[in-house]
Amino acid sequence: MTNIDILLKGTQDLNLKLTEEDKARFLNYKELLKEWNEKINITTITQDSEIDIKHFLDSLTCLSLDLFEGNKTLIDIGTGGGFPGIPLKIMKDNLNITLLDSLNKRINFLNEVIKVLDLKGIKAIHGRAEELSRQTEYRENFSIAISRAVASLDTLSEYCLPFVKVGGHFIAMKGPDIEEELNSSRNAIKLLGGNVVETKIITLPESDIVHSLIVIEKIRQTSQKYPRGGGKPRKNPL
Ligand SMILES: C[S@@+](CC[C@H](N)C(=O)[O-])C[C@H]1O[C@@H](n2cnc3c(N)ncnc32)[C@H](O)[C@@H]1O
Repeated sequence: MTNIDILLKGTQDLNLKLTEEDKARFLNYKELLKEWNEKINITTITQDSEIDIKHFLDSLTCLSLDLFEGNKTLIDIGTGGGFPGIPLKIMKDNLNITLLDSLNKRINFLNEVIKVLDLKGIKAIHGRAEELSRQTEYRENFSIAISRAVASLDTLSEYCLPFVKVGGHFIAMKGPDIEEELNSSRNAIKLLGGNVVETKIITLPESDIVHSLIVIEKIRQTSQKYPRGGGKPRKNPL
């Protein structure tokens, strides 16, 4: 098998079709990820098949949601090595994407990926979610905020919902057991102007790994009180 075969099979399972340009981009991305990972810590997932399944295909499972048509703006909060934002950009050119991370060395890596893959309509910015969403340029300015592996849902809601326009959505990419996390986050989601509209359980293609997508609609503006400063969203979730 070449080192992209799992991705090719998995995208078929997800009903996605990769063009030659998409394939070349995923291959280049994987090579850059492995190369940079030797210098700076980006991911513990380094085997080809694992990168395909746990990074690329996992990111692409979001496209099974009915939210990605038309010209949408999306912010990926705590994107790390670019997940899910870069795979989404490769497959959906109509998305205008902002990748956000608090570690600058990861932003340097993402800028290199954007340049080498020649991606347009995507930028990587360095900052903390809870500070950036206070700036007018970013506050309630995105159709979609998405995040994977960053914080528990209550904390994550305070990081993400202030970025979303009323009528837009916050997608939390989570593991298999979400009931308890969802229940303990209901208050935070409500206070921040959100409403859970869908939870989708997904088995990742070419594996038996089960993940969930929690979709929260922004139904009201977020009060200016949020997000709180001083590390409160993490230390003392709503
Ligand atoms: C475990 S990594 C996950 C990266 C990527 N989303 C993934 O799933 O592979 C968490 C990332 O979130 C970033 N992060 C944590 N807290 C943040 C915050 N408050 N604002 C912005 N980025 C944050 C970290 O720097 C790190 O790169």
